[in-house]
Amino acid sequence: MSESTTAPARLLLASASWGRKKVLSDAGLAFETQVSNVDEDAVLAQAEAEHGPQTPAQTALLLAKSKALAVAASDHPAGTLVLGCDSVFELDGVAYGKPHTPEVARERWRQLSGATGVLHSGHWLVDTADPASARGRVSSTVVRFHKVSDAEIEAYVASGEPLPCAGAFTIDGLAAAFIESIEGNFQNVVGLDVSVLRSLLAQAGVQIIDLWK
Ligand SMILES: Nc1nc2c(ncn2[C@H]2C[C@H](O)[C@@H](COP(=O)(O)OP(=O)(O)OP(=O)(O)O)O2)c(=O)[nH]1
Repeated sequence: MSESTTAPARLLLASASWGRKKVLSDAGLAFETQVSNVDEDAVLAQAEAEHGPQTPAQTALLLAKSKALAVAASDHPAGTLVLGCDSVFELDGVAYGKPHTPEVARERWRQLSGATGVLHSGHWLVDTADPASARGRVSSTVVRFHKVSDAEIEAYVASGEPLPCAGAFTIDGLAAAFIESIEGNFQNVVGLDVSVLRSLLAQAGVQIIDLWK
């Protein structure tokens, strides 16, 4: 009987986020990337039409799943595991994504000053050898902000940093100056909780130590 050969695990990050790539790289993981180009608004609109309003955490997991499945649908070498992620910031029960414009970022920071919110990052892992076994988890981190001055808000908005970021802030960038404390995983605020990835890999029969560079 021929020995069954198991292809080595290969991690494919379905994300364009430089922050997520840095988290995986800093955690010593070997990985490749393929952007999903999922239409997040369309995915959300369909989910809400079919299942009603989604909570911020449900939104993050749904979009992470959509990104992972979109990338997993193309051809991949044996052993490929596709990880999709999505981050949503929740403030007073309302979900916020990227501000995109200075006007929205300014308004968002007027709300963030002195406030406490939750950054939810959805994680979805697809084993391309067994897509039906896909699974996911949300990691949530409480973020408390200092009160910030109008001059600080104007300078931060002018930096451009908040515009492409869920919640209009980065914890590992200029906005670090405005964050008083967090409760939960730090990297999760950047967009990827490596301990959640470890758990999802284990469920797929892969040890994270096997992915260390
Ligand atoms: N470096 C850094 N990035 C952050 C932080 N908070 C949010 N972000 C960024 C990471 C993601 O690029 C973006 C969240 O948007 P998404 O989850 O939709 O990911 P994005 O569209 O950037 O890429 P993807 O959809 O995964 O291809 O916000 C932070 O604290 N640090």
